Amino acid sequence: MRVADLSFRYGRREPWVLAGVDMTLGAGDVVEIVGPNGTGKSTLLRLLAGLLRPVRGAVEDRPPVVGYAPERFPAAQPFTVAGYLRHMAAIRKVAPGDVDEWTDRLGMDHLLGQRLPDLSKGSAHKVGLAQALLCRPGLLVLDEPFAGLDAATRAELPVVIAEVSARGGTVVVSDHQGDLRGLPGIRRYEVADRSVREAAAGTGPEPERLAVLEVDVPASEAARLARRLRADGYAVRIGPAGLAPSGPGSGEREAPDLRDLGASDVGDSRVGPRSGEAS
Ligand SMILES: Nc1ncnc2c1ncn2[C@@H]1O[C@H](COP(=O)(O)OP(=O)(O)OP(=O)(O)O)[C@@H](O)[C@H]1O
Repeated sequence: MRVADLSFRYGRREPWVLAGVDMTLGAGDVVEIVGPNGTGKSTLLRLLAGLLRPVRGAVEDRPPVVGYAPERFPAAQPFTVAGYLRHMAAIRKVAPGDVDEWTDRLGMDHLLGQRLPDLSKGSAHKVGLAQALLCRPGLLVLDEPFAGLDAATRAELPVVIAEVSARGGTVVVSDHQGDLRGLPGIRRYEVADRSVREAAAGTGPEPERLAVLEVDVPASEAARLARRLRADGYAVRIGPAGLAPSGPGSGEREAPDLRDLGASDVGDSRVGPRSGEAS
C-alpha cells in the first residue's frame, strides 16, 4: 500500500492539515503514528482507512478488507452490544460465531446485553475494537486503541496486532501511551508541520541492558504466556520447570511434556533476552 503525494484539508478555507505525504506500508508491517496533539494523526488514519478522501494525491493498493477503530466509538446508536456486533458481522459477511471469539478475547462477554448508549467509555471503546477485528482485516487501523482499556485487554491487544501482522495484514496504530514500543520490527512515522516522516530504524532511546528472568508457570498456561511476552518484544524459550538455582520447591516438580506446552523452541529452559547476552 502506498501514500503518494497526499495533501488534505477539511475545507477550501481551512488550513492544510497534511501536505505532500509519501508513505509505503508493506504486508505484515506494524506502523506506529506519533506526533503532538492536533498535528493530524487521526486525520492521517482516516485517510489510510479510506474514510476521508485526499484533496490531492492518492492512497494506492489499499487492501480490500479494512478494519478501523476510531479514537471515540460513536455509542449513540439504537443497538445492544450483541445486536450491533451481529449487525456488523452480517455487513462484513462474517459468520456470527466469529463475534464470540472477539467478545471473549476482549473481555466483553458481560456487556453483550447492554445498550450501546449506556456503555462506559472503556466498554464502548472495546466495541469499536471488536467490530474492527471481526472482519479479519488486510489493513487494520487503530486510533489510540489502548486509551481507557483495562489491564487484561491492554495485554491482549499487542498479541492480536502481532497475529494480524503474522498473517500478512498491515497494522497502523496511533499510540500515545507507547504500549507497542517493544513490538519487534515496528516502524514509526512522525506527523509534524503537515508532513509525515519515518523515524530511522535504530533511533529512539538506547537499548537497556538485558537480564534473564526465570518464571515457573503452570504447564497449561505456558504457550499462552509465551505468546504474550513475545508480542511484547521479549525473547522467550520454554522448558521444564525446576531449574531455578534456589527457592522453595524448585527442582521438586515433575517436568511437563514439552509437546504439551506447545513449545516450538524447547531445549533451553530460560525466559530471557533477545540476544542471549545475559547480565
Ligand atoms: N472534522 C473536522 N473538521 C475540521 N477540522 C478538523 C476536523 N477534524 C480535525 N480537524 C482539525 O485537523 C487538525 C488535525 O486534527 P487531528 O484530530 O487529525 O489531530 P491528532 O494529531 O489526531 O490530534 P490528537 O493527538 O489530539 O488526537 C486539527 O487542527 C483539528 O482541529
